[in-house]
Amino acid sequence: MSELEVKNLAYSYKKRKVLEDICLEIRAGQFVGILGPNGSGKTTLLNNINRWLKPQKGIIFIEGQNIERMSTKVLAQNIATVPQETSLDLGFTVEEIVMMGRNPYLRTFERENSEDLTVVESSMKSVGIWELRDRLISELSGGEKQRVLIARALAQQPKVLLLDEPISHLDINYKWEILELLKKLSRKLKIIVIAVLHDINLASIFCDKLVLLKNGKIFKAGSPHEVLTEENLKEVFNVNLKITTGTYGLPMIIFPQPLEKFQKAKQFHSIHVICGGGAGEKVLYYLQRKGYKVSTGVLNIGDTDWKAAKELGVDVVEDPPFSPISEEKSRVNRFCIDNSDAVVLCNIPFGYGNLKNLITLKDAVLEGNKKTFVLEETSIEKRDYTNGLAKKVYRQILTKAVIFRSFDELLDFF
Ligand SMILES: Nc1ncnc2c1ncn2[C@@H]1O[C@H](COP(=O)(O)OP(=O)(O)OP(=O)(O)O)[C@@H](O)[C@H]1O
Repeated sequence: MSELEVKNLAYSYKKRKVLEDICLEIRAGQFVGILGPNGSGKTTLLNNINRWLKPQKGIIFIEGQNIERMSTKVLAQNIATVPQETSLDLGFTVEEIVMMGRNPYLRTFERENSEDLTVVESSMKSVGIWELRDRLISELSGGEKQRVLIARALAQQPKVLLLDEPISHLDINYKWEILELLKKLSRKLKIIVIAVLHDINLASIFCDKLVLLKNGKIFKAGSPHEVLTEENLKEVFNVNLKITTGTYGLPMIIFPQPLEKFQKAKQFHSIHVICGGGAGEKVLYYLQRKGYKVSTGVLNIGDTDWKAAKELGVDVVEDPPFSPISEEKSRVNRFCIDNSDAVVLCNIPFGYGNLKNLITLKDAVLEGNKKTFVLEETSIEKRDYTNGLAKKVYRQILTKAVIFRSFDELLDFF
């Protein structure tokens, strides 16, 4: 099984440190996406792996062999690169270009033999360009050219295929086609495919593993679920993005609805707050003081937020202390939600005891057109004590909600 290992890689362009402490282990057959902001070091990383650049520190192994010790030919039999920009000689046919991939196997002035022809043919067939073999490269569309470059790289019969932004100039149709093709190739030929990608949603769909770079370091590496969290993306790209579970059960970015789409907060009269354990104290206090008619629930009698609500004179739907939320009180809570102009869900932890509050809100949000605001100061993963049940329901609520990342954002709005 071919394996790639990058150990403690560091690279600087003269004095400019660009990569630091890069460690990666990739198994044969894996399709890996490298993500990160402009200038974070993605291309530099690829160019260290294929030895176009020489790292100041670190070692790269393919199947346990240090690539530094490989001859240029052996290296080219192990790693093939589809670069970001290539000036292809427009006078060549598709077959001639793909045949160039056989150079690492030919001796000087040696002509290609029947094995080379077979490899070239199967490379062209596997990317679906066999019918184009006699066409001039200059006559091809962007997607077809990209396939030719991939076929040329495959003709090298590499163990590792590197691609720098292979889909950035393609339309959505070709993007999909090329990524599907790369995924199939990684599986069928058991090669490692590493691609620099900018489209996070497509990376989530097609890649087995993602490596998220920030300022030349690996910020997070793992499955799309592990890497594509709102927190990670906020930290690395400095944008507030909303992640939802897409059709494929994979994390997908959806762009948050702008607040302007909602009624002005001042037009709300009544607000129902879902809180507990002290997470809602400040929210209840602030909304009440601003003159909104505030209700809250379901809360257990004696809970910190229950006490705050009572002191403030807020209407509370309550259940006995330390008991799970009852069906009866959930129905009352639903009534309060339906009869208020908006709902605020506070940054609370969820256990089996209060999960019903979340489900009631989800039903109200999905069935009605309730204006819903979610205060999310920490990710749901860190607050979910229900083996993922709460997270699932919470994500459904988010599809229709406006998120505030801090209490200050909530204050600005209401
Ligand atoms: N030849 C070079 N000489 C000096 N600095 C360079 C050179 N090439 C790249 N850099 C710098 O190294 C850093 C990383 O560049 P790199 O191209 O690896 O980033 P990237 O993540 O691929 O960016 P992009 O998404 O814009 O393609 C950048 O700050 C860039 O300006």
